[in-house]
Amino acid sequence: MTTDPLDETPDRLTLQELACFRGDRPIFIGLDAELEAGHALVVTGRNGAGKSTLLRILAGFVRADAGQVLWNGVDREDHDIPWRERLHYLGHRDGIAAELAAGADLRHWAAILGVPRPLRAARVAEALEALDIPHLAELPVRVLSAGQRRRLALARLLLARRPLWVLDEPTTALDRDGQALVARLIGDHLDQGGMVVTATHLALGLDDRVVPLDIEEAAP
Ligand SMILES: Nc1ncnc2c1ncn2[C@@H]1O[C@H](COP(=O)(O)OP(=O)(O)OP(=O)(O)O)[C@@H](O)[C@H]1O
Repeated sequence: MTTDPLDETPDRLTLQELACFRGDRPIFIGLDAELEAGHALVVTGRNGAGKSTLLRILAGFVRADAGQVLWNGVDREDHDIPWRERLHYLGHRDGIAAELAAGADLRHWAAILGVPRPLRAARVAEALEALDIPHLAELPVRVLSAGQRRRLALARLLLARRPLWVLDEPTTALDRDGQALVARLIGDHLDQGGMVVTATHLALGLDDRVVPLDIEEAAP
């Protein structure tokens, strides 16, 4: 029987000497960071510093040109599929099917995320409730405002429990309540032993659970 090397509770994420080039141009070189369960790595830096690129490397959409990303010492490059199955990635694009109703979009995601069919309706209802958008369930996504769409995208995080959340500017387009909600969702996820890597300039109010990573200082 083969065992999945990522089956252990993931409690340590290590970025080791990561480098990324676009053409001949280095975006960052020699980037190191360490994150433990229950903590959030908050990536900051000027526009174009490479925050989204770093998050996309973690999620497995972009290859690093050098260095490693390790989870409990396991290299993500060697375990691409199990790695992806243990994270939620939320990028700038919401990944929402415009013609579906909001609730149907989430049901679609629940299927993609492997939620067993009999549990999907309840999970979707809970996620809509948590993001304070149950009244949008029957509306086509194309008529939603930018902030409502963002809330719908964030609701995906709650459909299936995954230990690592990779969130690129998760509060874009959100009002103050929405921003507070994101901080609370992240706090709850950390309370449950999860990990978060996020590019955000929002003060999360998570104090000692935040590990700051200024990408320009870390890899000038
Ligand atoms: N597919 C690509 N091909 C070429 N260059 C790219 C590509 N994707 C990103 N870049 C470049 O890499 C650099 C880093 O981009 P990235 O989106 O990671 O920055 P960022 O820190 O997230 O910026 P922002 O704060 O504006 O969102 C930028 O100069 C960008 O133009």
